[in-house]
Amino acid sequence: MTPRQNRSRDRADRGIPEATVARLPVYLRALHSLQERGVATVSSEELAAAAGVNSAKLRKDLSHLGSYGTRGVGYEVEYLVYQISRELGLTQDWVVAIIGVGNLGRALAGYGGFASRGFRVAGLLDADEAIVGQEISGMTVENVDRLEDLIAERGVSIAVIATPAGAAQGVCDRVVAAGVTSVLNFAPVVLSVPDGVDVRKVDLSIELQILAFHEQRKAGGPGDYDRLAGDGPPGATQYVEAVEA
Ligand SMILES: NC(=O)c1ccc[n+]([C@@H]2O[C@H](COP(=O)([O-])OP(=O)(O)OC[C@H]3O[C@@H](n4cnc5c(N)ncnc54)[C@H](O)[C@@H]3O)[C@@H](O)[C@H]2O)c1
Repeated sequence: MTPRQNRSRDRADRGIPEATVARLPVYLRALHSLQERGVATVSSEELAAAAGVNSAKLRKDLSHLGSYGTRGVGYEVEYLVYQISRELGLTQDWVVAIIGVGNLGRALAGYGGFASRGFRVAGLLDADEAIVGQEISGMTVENVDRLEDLIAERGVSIAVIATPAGAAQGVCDRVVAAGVTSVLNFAPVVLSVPDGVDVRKVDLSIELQILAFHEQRKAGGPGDYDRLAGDGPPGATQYVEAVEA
């Protein structure tokens, strides 16, 4: 069993809910920024505010890690960083390969935040002969034909897919067949994977659409339509008038 499988099993055994796991990176980010400011201890209220959750939820989440803080003092920042990092498997280096080195792949390859969080980009692969051989962020782009060999040679455990949508499933099938069980997919397509493979999808346009929904609500859009007195498309001004009336 790989260390990764071991850890997932530990987590399942201790029953940490997935929603808690999803919030741990948010706490970690807040804790890192406290560390940068030289803060040694933090109350649950302060940390909850920095992470944008309520403090009862934060205390419950951290209790799953066996971290309860000290009454009147709060949590020791450095130790909590260690505990969360350990839980997330960030105390060891994870080897990442980026497949598709176009606009997005290049930006990801040059992102310093991976290395500082324990993710080492060990391979950049592309199918375009004009890109293969280029130096990007100190690495040479390799031909995607080498995908399986590179995964085995460098111990890649996370594949980042930044190819066009049409190529993503084929690339995914290959990385999974080569033994990778974690995929971060940027392509706008839903990937099918066998059980035991985790896929996280990043879609900035979905985030923008969610923001657009909230903007519309703030402006008194369709969600508040019933409350509007006037005719025509709802807008911020109409909403204010309707509320004041
Ligand atoms: N998730 C997001 O928020 C987000 C944001 C921007 C772009 N995207 C998506 O990310 C992907 C990349 O976007 P981009 O702007 O970098 O595109 P791009 O065209 O600049 O780059 C894609 C790269 O993939 C390579 N490629 C094509 N087929 C391949 C294969 N089989 N194996 C390896 N490499 C292959 C191409 O040669 C090219 O270099 C697209 O699917 C795009 O829709 C997602």
